[in-house]
Amino acid sequence: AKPSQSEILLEFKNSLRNVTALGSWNTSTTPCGGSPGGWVGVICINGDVWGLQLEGMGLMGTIDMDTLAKLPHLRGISFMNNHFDGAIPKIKKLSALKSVFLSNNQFSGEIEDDAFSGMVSLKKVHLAHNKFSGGVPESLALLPRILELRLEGNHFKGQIPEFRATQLQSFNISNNNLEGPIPESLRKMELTSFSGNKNLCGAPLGSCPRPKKPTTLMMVVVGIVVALALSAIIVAFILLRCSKCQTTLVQVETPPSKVTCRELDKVKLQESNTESGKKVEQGKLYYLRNDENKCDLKDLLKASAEILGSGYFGSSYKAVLVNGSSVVVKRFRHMNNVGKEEFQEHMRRLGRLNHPNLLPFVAYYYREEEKLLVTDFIDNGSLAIHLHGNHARDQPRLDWATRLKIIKGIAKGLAYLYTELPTLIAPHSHLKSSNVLLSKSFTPLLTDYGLVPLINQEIAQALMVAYKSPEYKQHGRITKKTDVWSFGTLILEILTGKFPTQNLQQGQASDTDLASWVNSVSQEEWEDEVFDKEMGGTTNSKWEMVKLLKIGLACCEGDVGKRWDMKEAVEKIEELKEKDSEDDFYSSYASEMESPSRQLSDEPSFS
Ligand SMILES: Nc1ncnc2c1ncn2[C@@H]1O[C@H](COP(=O)(O)OP(=O)(O)OP(=O)(O)O)[C@@H](O)[C@H]1O
Repeated sequence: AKPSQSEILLEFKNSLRNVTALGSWNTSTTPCGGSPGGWVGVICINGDVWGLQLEGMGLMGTIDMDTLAKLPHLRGISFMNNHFDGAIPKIKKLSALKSVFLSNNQFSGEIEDDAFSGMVSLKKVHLAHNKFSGGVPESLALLPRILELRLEGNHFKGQIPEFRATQLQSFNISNNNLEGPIPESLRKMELTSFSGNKNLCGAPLGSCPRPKKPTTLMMVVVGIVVALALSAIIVAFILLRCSKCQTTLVQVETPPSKVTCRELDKVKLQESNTESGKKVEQGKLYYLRNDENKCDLKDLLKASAEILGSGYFGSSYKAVLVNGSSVVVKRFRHMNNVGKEEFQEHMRRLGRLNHPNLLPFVAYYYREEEKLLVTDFIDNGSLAIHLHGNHARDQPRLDWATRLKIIKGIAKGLAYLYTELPTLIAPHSHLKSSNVLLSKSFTPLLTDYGLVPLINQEIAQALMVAYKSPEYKQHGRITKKTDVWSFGTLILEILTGKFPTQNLQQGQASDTDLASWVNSVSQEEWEDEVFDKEMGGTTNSKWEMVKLLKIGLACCEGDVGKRWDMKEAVEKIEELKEKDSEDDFYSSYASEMESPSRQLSDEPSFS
């Protein structure tokens, strides 16, 4: 006789170790329900086991694929944030899987090239933050329906294969040891998807070293690169009409080019009914600001749109409204941490915030499975683009005065968040250069702030910047100083022009952070080695730069007890001189030699 689902899962449990969290897996109940309820982490549809979501349970041992293969309806497995090690399980034995989440374990070794062959339904593969080595398996690049691929934080080496699928929405391969040119199919991805790979090159990173050839040939090559970039932009425009069309594009064979809100909901209802058999709630757009032209926003979902990039939490799109203004719509896929009431209450709270250095939330769209947040589009782009993006010759890099203005603005925005959101331990939680937008006059505008209570916890822990602070890595702790650590890293990024997780020195471990690198260079060499040359600045301003670098380091102090709090960091930044006169130079010089600024030079970590 065929084994029951219960027998199969108990056999599977036998191959695991440290299974305390699976106490409910026993014969007194059935996996899919009954009294007092189903088994923890088992997702069922109509009584069939459809998914296993065993995350953050301290599990170890073997993931027995042969046993799982006996569950005919299994479509998704997640073992994220556990302690599994050794080789990757034989995923393709479950050939009907749609999603595989193995991030944040200690899996290691090479993955065979054909490890994902024949998995035609596979849409989401997360293998991030393990110890995988060897090449990126070719079969991953050939998956016909892949939408999300997360490989960051491993030891993958060699070149990235060319990807077949064009609909990839979320891709990250940062912090590996990859080299060579970024394949054409991935060039539209965010710069941060590739950072921390010392030898990768080509768009969106810097250009690849060109062989020394006569100038005329070089000009031809440049021409081709420009043509390719232009065609990539045109293709992106054609393919990605709007956030909703994107969903439709993926889900139905012949998408309408524009969908109205009502049609959209119909499409989504149908999808959800077929996927889960559950009745889902109709989505709705809620406005957070009274001054908005609501009629225009109502047209949002039928506006044509262009993808700005795919981040950790979803994709962002720029949509042009009927009145000609542009907004950004960010799709969040992992925002089910709280119920609807609580979600709306929190969004209203964020909507009430008002500060010149915060980008306001304009509206949000709520459905159980998906949330959209709407903000104004900021033309001048993000700080990340200005610091690390490819620059036109006539567009100079940020100079010192501008960088100081940006840091002062960020400090003010953070101080405001700390005052207005006192119940949040880390009021921003996701501070990084792509979440700082710059107005035309280079006033910084913080975005993606205050969202941590809404984000699913395991996702927040895996992906949010705050959770990567030393205290989180070592002790799983988030403190009031966690945002300070991110701010410190951002200050160092702005002053050095270096991406925080970039391999900075040959032979150093890939997780060397920016602060450790700056600390490893003696202060006499800071001017030559550490400061971004593009920042310019006079001898006078160098003193202020040194002070600011020390502030950045004080914010990046690994020991939370010794790290400054946000108030102290903001006060020290406010003291920095923006003007560059001789008087300032001498007063600056004097204060560097005397108290109170002496505290800075006396900090042990600076010596
Ligand atoms: N309102 C906006 N105006 C202009 N550009 C924006 C706006 N919001 C986001 N962007 C840019 O769009 C790109 C994608 O943003 P998104 O927030 O989706 O990802 P991210 O910031 O890279 O990562 P994460 O998902 O972790 O926040 C980034 O380059 C970001 O700077």
